[in-house]
Amino acid sequence: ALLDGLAAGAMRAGETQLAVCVPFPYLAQAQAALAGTPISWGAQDVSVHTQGAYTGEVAPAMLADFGVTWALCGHSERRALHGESSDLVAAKAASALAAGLTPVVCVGETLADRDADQVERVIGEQLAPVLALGAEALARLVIAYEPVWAIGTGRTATPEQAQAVHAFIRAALAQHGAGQTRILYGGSVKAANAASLFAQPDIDGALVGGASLVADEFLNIAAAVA
Ligand SMILES: O=C(CO)COP(=O)(O)O
Repeated sequence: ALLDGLAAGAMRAGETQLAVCVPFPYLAQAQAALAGTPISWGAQDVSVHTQGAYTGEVAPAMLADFGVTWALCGHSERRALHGESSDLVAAKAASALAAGLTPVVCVGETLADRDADQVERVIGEQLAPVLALGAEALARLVIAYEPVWAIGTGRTATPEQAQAVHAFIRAALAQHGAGQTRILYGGSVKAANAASLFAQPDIDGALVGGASLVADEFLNIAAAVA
């Protein structure tokens, strides 16, 4: 019902590029519902291994078989609950790129990091192996800044807080020849706060969790992109 609702309302997003990233078992369903619409679909993770015997892993070429064009890499829940290191996350991004997918590489600090004034150090460390992939890779991937304390908490970063980190990420990307790389903000984005976030110069879009589970709300967020 959610996919059908998105497909039916896709034109409301205007020129905004819209994608949904679903758990692996729903990829075929996403493909069936969204093929031929302006909405693309992606996975929430991808294997670092492009091929080989890695039972339980989902290789990027398998995702491509289902028309997938996006793969989240290093969502904070993968980092925190599944022990994914920043090196592994960057390697997953490289794996996705090698199969022609667009990785959405997630970075973000915890509340403890923020309270200790460690935001730039933490984001810098998470970004470093991604930046090392080089300008060509960086131009093809997307970064999502998702402060852990804002995910699923209803506590959105203020537009100014988000912009400050986005500007830091932008500068790091620019130093590596990729100043145009898209940087999304994620963390309690909803239709009511989307426009003020999108008004910031270095916020290029959003990675939406809870609010994406209501088609109308998700489409209203998309429509708020200037
Ligand atoms: O983690 C997120 C998207 O990946 C953000 O989730 P919420 O929008 O529910 O805070």
